[in-house]
Amino acid sequence: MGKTIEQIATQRGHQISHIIDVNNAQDLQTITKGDTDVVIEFTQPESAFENVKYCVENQIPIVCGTTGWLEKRPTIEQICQEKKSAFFYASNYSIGVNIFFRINQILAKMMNPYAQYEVSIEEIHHTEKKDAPSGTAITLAEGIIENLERKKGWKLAENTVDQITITALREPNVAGTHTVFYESEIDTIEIKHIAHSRQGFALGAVLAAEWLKDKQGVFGMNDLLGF
Ligand SMILES: NC(=O)C1=CN([C@@H]2O[C@H](COP(=O)(O)OP(=O)(O)OC[C@H]3O[C@@H](n4cnc5c(N)ncnc54)[C@H](OP(=O)(O)O)[C@@H]3O)[C@@H](O)[C@H]2O)C=CC1
Ligand SMILES: O=C(O)C1=N[C@H](C(=O)O)C[C@H](O)C1
Repeated sequence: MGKTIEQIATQRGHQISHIIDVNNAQDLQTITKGDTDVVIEFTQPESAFENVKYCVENQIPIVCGTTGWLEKRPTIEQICQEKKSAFFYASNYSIGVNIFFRINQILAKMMNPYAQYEVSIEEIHHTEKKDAPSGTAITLAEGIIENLERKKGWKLAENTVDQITITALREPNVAGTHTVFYESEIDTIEIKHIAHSRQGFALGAVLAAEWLKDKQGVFGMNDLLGF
């Protein structure tokens, strides 16, 4: 993601002030509010919290796309509000997926009277992906839980009556495919989003950074897209 974001940001006329990876991770702490407009953070679950925390504590606007660390998100949001910083998070920055999230919520609400349909989610990603299920699959599950009364949670395993099963598959060179199934004995309804490359994720993150630059608060894709 770092390389694709660099390419798109440069094409859009931005200057990259720092490139930080695992070999120079400590250099994040040399970034100050004055020398960088926005930090874009796509790393790994083990490092995202500390990276985001440094930025919100030091009032450096930050756009984060790292998945798999969100149990600590409330702490970040609290620091962000206390310090009057700017924090933008999305499990998926692609515009298409954010439209898909909305369709998923509407479909879940429609399925309330039809208990004969069992809902499940499948995500497929490249074999290098470190977390499972994907952040996008979790957002889809949350969208169903908020709207479909018979489901109270999700799990990465077999269906139980009130949990949504998420199946995570890993295959070479898959940018990200997410499917929501409603299956009955009679038929199956499915909605699917297929990312053909990582361009959509990277472009969305750069658009979020442009949008966030002079703002304060906690934001997500619904704020950027006006959904
Ligand atoms: N929200 C969204 O739209 C999307 C989110 N993602 C998420 O983004 C994350 C990154 O994905 P991806 O780019 O494929 O992963 P990669 O493993 O390809 O890249 C991660 C990068 O983070 C660097 N890194 C690792 N640890 C640290 C650290 N402690 N400090 C600074 N840099 C570090 C790595 O450095 P090095 O190269 O030296 O190892 C590498 O450059 C994942 O959580 C993924 O799920 C991915 C796509 C879209
Ligand atoms: O790791 C990835 O590649 C992706 N991660 C995000 C996720 O976990 O949902 C977004 C996208 O699916 C690609």
